Amino acid sequence: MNIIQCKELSKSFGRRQALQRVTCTIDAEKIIGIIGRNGAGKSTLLNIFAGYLKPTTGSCKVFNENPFNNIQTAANMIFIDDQLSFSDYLSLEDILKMGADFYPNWQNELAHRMLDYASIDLTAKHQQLSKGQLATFNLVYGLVSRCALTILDEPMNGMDEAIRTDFYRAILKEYLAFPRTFLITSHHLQEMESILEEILLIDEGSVIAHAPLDEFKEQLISLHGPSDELADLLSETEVYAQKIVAGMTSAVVDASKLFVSEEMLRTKGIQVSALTASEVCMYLTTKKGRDIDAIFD
Ligand SMILES: Nc1ncnc2c1ncn2[C@@H]1O[C@H](COP(=O)(O)OP(=O)(O)OP(=O)(O)O)[C@@H](O)[C@H]1O
Repeated sequence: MNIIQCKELSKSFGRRQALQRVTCTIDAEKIIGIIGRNGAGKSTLLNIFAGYLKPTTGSCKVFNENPFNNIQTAANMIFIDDQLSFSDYLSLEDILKMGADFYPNWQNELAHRMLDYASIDLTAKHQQLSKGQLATFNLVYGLVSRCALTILDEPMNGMDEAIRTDFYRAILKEYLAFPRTFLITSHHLQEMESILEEILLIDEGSVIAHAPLDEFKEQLISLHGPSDELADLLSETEVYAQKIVAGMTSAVVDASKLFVSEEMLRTKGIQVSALTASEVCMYLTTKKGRDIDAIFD
């Protein structure tokens, strides 16, 4: 069952095109990483899913309805980002009580336990929290609401590494205890990889890949071997990066266009190695010929 369908969805802000003809479906009960470079269009897409923004053209359906300003879809989802704010008059404890009144699956005791673990004082006000504490509180708020669609836009921003590690586990534990759909954006893909089932990669407003994690990682492979043995092979496939040192070539290539078995490669002295999802994202979204050093030459 899918809970989000987008068809030819585009969004412009004046002359700036943030999303271009995005077509995708999001399945229920999956943890999906929405990945892309800065300005790729991730937050814009998530804001459309959450019903805060209207597409310029194309359609978006969430739980089979247009989510824009739709109370029905809003009741089944939660959107957590660093803009989330609450009244200055409320303590964190009051905010939790309000959450309990609003969300039918709310887990108040779990919220208290998680916030106690993170040493966050519930008598404090939301705007008195440090950047990392704020992110932690907001994430806990998102987790304990147990909404069918939980959207987390950069939920770990400002958290230190130890608490980030703990809360990736907390997301996974919560998902296992109460399966629902998580859409998570993060620039820390390497840290998050272990909890993701799928990756949706956005580049310059377009979805350029959407696949289960393993399939996504297998798109590209790294080859290392004698340059003369690799030259012909590289001319037949798409090369994403290449380095030649002392007659040896290292290259990252499109695995689907490489029609040679790993065994054959090994007999030619070519080593094959897998990439991490984070590396695959980087290579798929790096503009060819870009070189930071060239700026300083
Ligand atoms: N309200 C807005 N007005 C004008 N342009 C906007 C607005 N919101 C987003 N944009 C533009 O749309 C593009 C996509 O922005 P978006 O915030 O969706 O990117 P992102 O992938 O979430 O980036 P980041 O990883 O840096 O948060 C950017 O070029 C941005 O400048």
